[in-house]
Amino acid sequence: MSDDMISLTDVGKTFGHTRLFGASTEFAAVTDVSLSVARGKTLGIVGESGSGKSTLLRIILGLIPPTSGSIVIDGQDIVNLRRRDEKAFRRKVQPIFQNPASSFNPRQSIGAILKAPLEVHGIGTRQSRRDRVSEMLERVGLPAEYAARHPHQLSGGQKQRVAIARAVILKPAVVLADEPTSALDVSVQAQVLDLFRETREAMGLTSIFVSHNLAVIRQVSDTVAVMRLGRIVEMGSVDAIFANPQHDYTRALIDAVPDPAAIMAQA
Ligand SMILES: Nc1ncnc2c1ncn2[C@@H]1O[C@H](COP(=O)(O)OP(=O)(O)OP(=O)(O)O)[C@@H](O)[C@H]1O
Repeated sequence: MSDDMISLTDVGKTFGHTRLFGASTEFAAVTDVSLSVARGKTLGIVGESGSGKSTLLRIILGLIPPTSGSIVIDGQDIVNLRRRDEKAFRRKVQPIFQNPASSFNPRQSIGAILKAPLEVHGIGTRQSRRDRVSEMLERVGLPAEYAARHPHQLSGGQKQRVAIARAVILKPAVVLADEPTSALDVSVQAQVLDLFRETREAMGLTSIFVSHNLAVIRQVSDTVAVMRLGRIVEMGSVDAIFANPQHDYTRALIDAVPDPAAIMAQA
């Protein structure tokens, strides 16, 4: 068994843009990306808006096909996934997005939202599903009674806790998070990042965490990939990147990170 849970080789994605008067051009959102994430580790992908982070994550989630390259997750080629393997893949690899409210049905209770993945995958009995929902709510620091509430009755931070619970309720191997805390206040953001780290450690998850904020990436990652204009310009351990950035762009990102003492004062 390979030590790597996730392995990408020369992944590229071009989008066709149709311009005024019908002329079309191709735009490379992701170019020649190769990276790997060891089992149980977290890779942070940082880069400014438009650098291709979300596109890359959506490719790894199997939501959009790459134009080129290969992606192997837990030994399985996911670009050419056979139909019968798709359901198992969906169970193994779970997303957490920036705005959980947009993926929650406002008419459903939190309990129903959390139970849905178990039902879709035919896991457990009614009672055991209910127990698992209570267990997950407690794991993310919410009282079990919150199962009866609806999304609009929860704060942004609480909704993001529910999103984490929903992502891990199927006991996935991989969690892919796209800016999960960027819509939250700084103090709430710190709590949710702590929860993300604890959950990942407790469940032995492998993860990729995408953010434009290097301070956030530093809190949750083992290794960091810096993306610019669709390419990875630098990759290494968190300590190495911060202590000895090689690329001007990485240096600029580090210079833009506020002083942690100032963040604490704000929080
Ligand atoms: N479906 C699409 N069709 C055409 N172009 C797209 C599509 N999706 C993304 N792009 C383009 O690809 C580039 C990378 O976008 P992407 O969303 O991956 O960047 P990002 O780093 O995640 O930025 P942000 O943090 O703002 O989400 C952008 O220029 C975007 O306009």
